[in-house]
Amino acid sequence: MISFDNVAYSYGGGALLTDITLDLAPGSFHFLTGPSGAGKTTFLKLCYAALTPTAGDLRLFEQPVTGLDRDGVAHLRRRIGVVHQDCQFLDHLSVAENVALPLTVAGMDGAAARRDLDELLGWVGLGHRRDARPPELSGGERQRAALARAVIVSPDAILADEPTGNVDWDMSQRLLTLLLELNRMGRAVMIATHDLSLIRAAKSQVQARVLRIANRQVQVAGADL
Ligand SMILES: Nc1ncnc2c1ncn2[C@@H]1O[C@H](COP(=O)(O)OP(=O)(O)OP(=O)(O)O)[C@@H](O)[C@H]1O
Repeated sequence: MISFDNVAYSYGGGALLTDITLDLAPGSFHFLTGPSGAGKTTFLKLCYAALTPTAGDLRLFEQPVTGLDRDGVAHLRRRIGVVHQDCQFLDHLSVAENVALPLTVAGMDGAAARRDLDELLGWVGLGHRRDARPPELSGGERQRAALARAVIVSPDAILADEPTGNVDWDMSQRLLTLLLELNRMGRAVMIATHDLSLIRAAKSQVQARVLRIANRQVQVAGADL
């Protein structure tokens, strides 16, 4: 589904990431870890074609990213939902309007989609906050709204960048539970996180592969985590 063959990425200086050869399969569950500044966000951006490799071959759903035009990238964004580190809401819109934005962008905002929106807000526990503005939300509410927005167009994969960064343990468990449920429904999930206790908590519930960025390479971590 997401297939790296000898991929490297550089922002202009030396290579930040090199020699990445990996396959992320449909329905798989991955954690991505590594020290701050190692390149986790950069790796996720490669996975959803916000960046293109500076070397090597990267294929998303069998398509080489280097050949994608704007329509190709737009189509791809409907298949890969992203929970950004800083959530990126439009503060003048309500929570419901923010969550529904990908539907509007995709021209899918009919009556059935509106019902899905209500169901989704209920699922993440934000039905009662649908008319609030993003600045009024707590950290955990923001993350759950961002997750709802990432999944509203039913993507095949969900990439979450530090989704539990600013929340307490109970809330991080609740977010993890939502991501595990999405995985059980068949979606591939990747979570970038510093939080090793979150990884340990998940490992008893799902067969997760842990990727670790070290020495500019993305490698499958051993069972010692
Ligand atoms: N647009 C950019 N232009 C130049 N350098 C960048 C850019 N974005 C990120 N970098 C640099 O690339 C390196 C990796 O950044 P990245 O955000 O991918 O790391 P990270 O592992 O996600 O870090 P953190 O855990 O702190 O979020 C950092 O040194 C960062 O300063």
